[in-house]
Amino acid sequence: MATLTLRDIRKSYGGAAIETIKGVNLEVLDREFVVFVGPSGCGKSTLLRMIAGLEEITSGDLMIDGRRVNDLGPADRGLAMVFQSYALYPHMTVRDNMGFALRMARVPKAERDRKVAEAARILQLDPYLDRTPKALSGGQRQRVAIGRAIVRNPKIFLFDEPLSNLDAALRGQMRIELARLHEELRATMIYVTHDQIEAMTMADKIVVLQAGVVEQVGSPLELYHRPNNLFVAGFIGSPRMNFLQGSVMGADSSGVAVDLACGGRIAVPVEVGNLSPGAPVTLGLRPEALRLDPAGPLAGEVLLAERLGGLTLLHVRLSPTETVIVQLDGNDMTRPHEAVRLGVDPAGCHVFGKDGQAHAHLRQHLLVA
Ligand SMILES: Nc1ncnc2c1ncn2[C@@H]1O[C@H](COP(=O)(O)OP(=O)(O)OP(=O)(O)O)[C@@H](O)[C@H]1O
Repeated sequence: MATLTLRDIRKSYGGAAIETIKGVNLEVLDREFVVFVGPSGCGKSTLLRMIAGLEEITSGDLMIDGRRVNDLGPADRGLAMVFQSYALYPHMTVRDNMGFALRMARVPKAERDRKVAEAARILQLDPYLDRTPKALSGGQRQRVAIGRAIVRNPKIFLFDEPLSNLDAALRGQMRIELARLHEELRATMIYVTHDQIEAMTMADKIVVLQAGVVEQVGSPLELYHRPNNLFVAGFIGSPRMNFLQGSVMGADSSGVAVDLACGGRIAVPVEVGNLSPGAPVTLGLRPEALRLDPAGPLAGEVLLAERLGGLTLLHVRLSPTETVIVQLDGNDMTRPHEAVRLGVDPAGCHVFGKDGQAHAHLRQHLLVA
């Protein structure tokens, strides 16, 4: 059992007036896989390091299993952290690297060996136990670093961008391994990354951070289908959401009709809120919500067709300043310079007010539990 609660956690460095973490509230449930994601400098590593006890908490409460742990040292919090730089001892074997913390804690050899053997089994490291780190690949080294955490049997695992030194193929493979590890260990895990694909594929719960503030917390599909604001909408999803400027033509209980600056009118079934005719809005369109349709409301010229095999991404210029990406299946043969019209699926459209906040969809059938 391991739950974690953050209550109004704040951080400023060196008594500076500028806060790096500006009041974070969060509940992490037992056995949950929570991913902190956000652009470089948003404060995700700082937050993780405060949880680990490596960074002092300026104010707020950090609770583990209901107990305030702000003043406990890292070793007394029942956590284990895995870093981006594997930080292995180069002259020690894999077996000794994994057992090192236990040896320091004077755990008897038989128990140490049993724990190392169990971690090696889980991580499929058995064939490498007698090698030193320099005779391992990057992925194997990262598995040893994870093994060092596993043997300590922590209540909570903390991962700080553990895959960012690996190439794309290996990252994909390690994502699957970490998800499997989470299943097998049934542990609470907190994982930091700037890569929204890692967040989407591994998380039970994603925490999107920007400039020290939590922008939204939710499951991957919740964030994808119901982003709270422009930042989350643009950050989650690849290729990213298209944004078009427009103004409200009409608004009633069925939704909002938007006149776009690039030409065309689109009705979206969202709550009207404070929008009245003439109000400036941003329309967000997921690439898969657009399709080629001779009767569609948007008109433009194809700039580029990215053919990825199974799918094709068409870059379509709608006006001198606005281009959208349209996701089509791989059989599409549209060529650059063609004039096209685009149809729109309102379920993949979002309306953001001048303040950047999303207007909630009226039809909440959207794929989200
Ligand atoms: N020791 C420090 N003293 C002063 N400012 C710091 C210190 N450590 C971090 N910061 C600042 O705090 C902010 C958050 O840094 P942090 O490393 O947590 O960001 P991050 O989201 O993890 O970024 P990245 O993905 O680049 O690692 C940054 O603006 C950084 O410059």
